Amino acid sequence: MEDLRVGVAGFGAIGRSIASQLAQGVEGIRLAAVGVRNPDAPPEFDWQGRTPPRFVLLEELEPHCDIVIECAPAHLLPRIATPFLKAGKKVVSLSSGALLGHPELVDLARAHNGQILVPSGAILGLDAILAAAEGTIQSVKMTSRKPLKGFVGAPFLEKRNIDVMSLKEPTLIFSGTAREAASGFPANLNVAVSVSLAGVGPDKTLLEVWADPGLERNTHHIEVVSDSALLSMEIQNIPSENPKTGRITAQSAIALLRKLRAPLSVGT
Ligand SMILES: NC(=O)C1=CN([C@@H]2O[C@H](COP(=O)(O)OP(=O)(O)OC[C@H]3O[C@@H](n4cnc5c(N)ncnc54)[C@H](O)[C@@H]3O)[C@@H](O)[C@H]2O)C=CC1
Ligand SMILES: O=C([O-])CC(=O)C(=O)O
Repeated sequence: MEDLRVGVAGFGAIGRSIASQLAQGVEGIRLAAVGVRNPDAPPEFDWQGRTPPRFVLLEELEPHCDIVIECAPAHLLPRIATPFLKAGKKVVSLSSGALLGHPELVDLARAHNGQILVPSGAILGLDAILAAAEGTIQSVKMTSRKPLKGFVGAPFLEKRNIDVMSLKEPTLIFSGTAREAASGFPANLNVAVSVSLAGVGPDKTLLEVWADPGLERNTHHIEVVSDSALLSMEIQNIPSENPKTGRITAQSAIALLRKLRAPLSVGT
C-alpha cells in the first residue's frame, strides 16, 4: 500500500505537534504538505533529518494530499475542507465547532463521497456516547474549567466587557448549549460540539464553563444519562504551547491517522 499523504492545515500548536510526530516516522503515513499564510517564507522547524514537506496556501493543499488535518482558526474550515470534499477525500476537523455554522460541508461530503472526521481531540468518551446514542440518551451535561489565560479573546466575554484575567476566584462565565458555546468561545469549546455531535446534538447538550485562577489543566467533565449506561467522565488536559489547547489534541489526530491504516482498529 502507498503511504497516506497527509496535509496539515495550520501550523500552530496542533499543526506543529502533528508535524513533529510525523517527522519521527509513523508507518504508512507521510506528511506531504503544510498549509501556511506565506509559503515563500516557510516557518523554522526541526524536521529531524527528514525532507521537509512542501509549504502551500491552505486552498492549494488538496492536489498534494489524500487527507487533510484542519487545525487552523475556526473561520478557515470551509476554505480548507471544500477542495478535499469536492475531490471525495477525507477532512479531519479539529475546529469541530465551525461545522455547526457550515452544514453545507456535510452535504458536500455526501454528494462527492468525501468524509468529515471529528477526532476525540481534547475530549474523552465519544465512543461510548456514540454507542449510547444508538439507544436513547436522556441528557448530556458538561462542565468545562480552564485557567484564566485560556479564555482571553473569547467573543462571549469581549461582548460583555468581562476581563477574565482579573478574576480572583473560580467563576461561572457561561451556562447554555453547545451551539451557543461554539459561537461565544470558538477557540475553546470545540470539545462540547464534538460531544454534542456524538450524542444528542448541539441544542440539547448543556454546558457550564468556569474560569478558574487556581487551575493548571483544562478540565472537562461529562455526565450522560441513557437507557444503556450512565457515563461519568473527566479529562484533565495539560495545555500545549497554546494555553487554550490541550496537548492530547494533536496526539488524538495522530491516533486517528494510525487507525486509518491499522489492521487492528480499537474503539467505536
Ligand atoms: N477538537 C478539539 O478537541 C480541539 C480543537 N481545537 C481547535 O483546533 C484549532 C487549532 O488549534 P491550535 O493549533 O491550538 O491553534 P493555534 O492558534 O496555535 O494555530 C493556528 C495556526 O493557524 C495559522 N493561520 C491563521 N490564519 C491562517 C491562514 N490564513 N493560512 C494559514 N495558516 C493560518 C496561525 O498562524 C496558527 O499558526 C483551533 O480552531 C482550536 O480551537 C483546539 C483544541 C482542542
Ligand atoms: O483543549 C481543550 O481543553 C479544549 C479546547 O480547547 C477546545 O475544545 O477547543
